[in-house]
Amino acid sequence: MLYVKAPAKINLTLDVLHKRPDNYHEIEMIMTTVDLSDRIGLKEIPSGIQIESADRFVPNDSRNLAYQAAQLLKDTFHIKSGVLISLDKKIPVAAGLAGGSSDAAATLKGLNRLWKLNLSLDELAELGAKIGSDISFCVYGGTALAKGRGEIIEELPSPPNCWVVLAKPTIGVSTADVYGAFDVTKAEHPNTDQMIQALRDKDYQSMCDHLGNALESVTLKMYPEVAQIKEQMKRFGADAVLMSGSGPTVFGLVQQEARIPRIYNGLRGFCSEVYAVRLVGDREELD
Ligand SMILES: C[C@@](CO)(OP(=O)(O)O)[C@H](O)COP(=O)(O)OP(=O)(O)OC[C@H]1O[C@@H](n2ccc(N)nc2=O)[C@H](O)[C@@H]1O
Ligand SMILES: Nc1ncnc2c1ncn2[C@@H]1O[C@H](COP(=O)(O)OP(=O)(O)O)[C@@H](O)[C@H]1O
Repeated sequence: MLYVKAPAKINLTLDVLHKRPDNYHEIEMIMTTVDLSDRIGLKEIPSGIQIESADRFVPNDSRNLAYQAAQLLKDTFHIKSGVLISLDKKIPVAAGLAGGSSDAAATLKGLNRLWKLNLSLDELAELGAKIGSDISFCVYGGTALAKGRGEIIEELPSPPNCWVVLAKPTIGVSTADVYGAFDVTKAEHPNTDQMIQALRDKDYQSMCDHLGNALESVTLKMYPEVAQIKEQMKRFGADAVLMSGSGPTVFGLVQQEARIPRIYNGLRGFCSEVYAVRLVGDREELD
């Protein structure tokens, strides 16, 4: 079995510029990898694609993004043999943390080795974009500005080191529904340039000050519990809080490790999925 790590991401910023003729939205967002990962196992089998996962929310057929990644490589490079993909899920599903996209990216990277395809990261990212908008970023990991519908990636400096507390209410959010309800005339736009400057300066306070997500108010309206989690996280001592992606996961940035137990335990009181992890904002730190 070949094992590959599939880490989650958070959005430090997410701006939606306009709706495109192809029904996607033109976006500009800054994503960074966090140390909460699924583990993907890949084993060659005589034919076909099989998915194994103990998580009942994860599809085990062609709806699975890891399945689609394997199918795309098989079709593109005329691979006869098959693969068993086992998914050890740690990233909450439909959470705004790109779990499925990261599984697909890890499958592309793992099968590139298993099937000796010799593809570059750029080539894998381009293939990944055919399956989903977030997969290109997940192929590279680290910290990046994503443009277009999310597939145009420019590497950025890693954020100043800190803790990230993640809290997910017991709802899953459909990304398509959130983009569908988005109204560009009412949108709040984060300042992407200032966030890039904060990363260049390694300025923790400025990074906190410039967190922003144009989709947040849409999801908050659908699910008021997300706003409650934001409030609680701030009250328990996080330096800055934001919803990740289309939600519903809320993350809090925390510089002082001593503050983590209070925030973590406080949130565990009314939120079943809470994690305290580190940022892994540098591509080189990934395996
Ligand atoms: C919101 C974000 C932020 O990182 O992530 P998540 O919340 O899913 O983690 C992404 O933009 C999500 O990317 P991803 O989940 O890969 O989306 P896709 O599968 O490509 O698209 C799902 C649906 O979302 C909408 N969509 C997606 C991307 C985009 N730029 N504009 C859109 O309008 C479309 O309706 C599309 O049919
Ligand atoms: N490998 C996978 N892991 C989790 N969900 C997956 C996977 N493949 C497909 N899905 C489907 O994709 C949807 C979005 O899941 P996920 O990628 O975890 O969320 P998000 O896009 O919000 O970060 C889920 O509802 C699930 O049915």
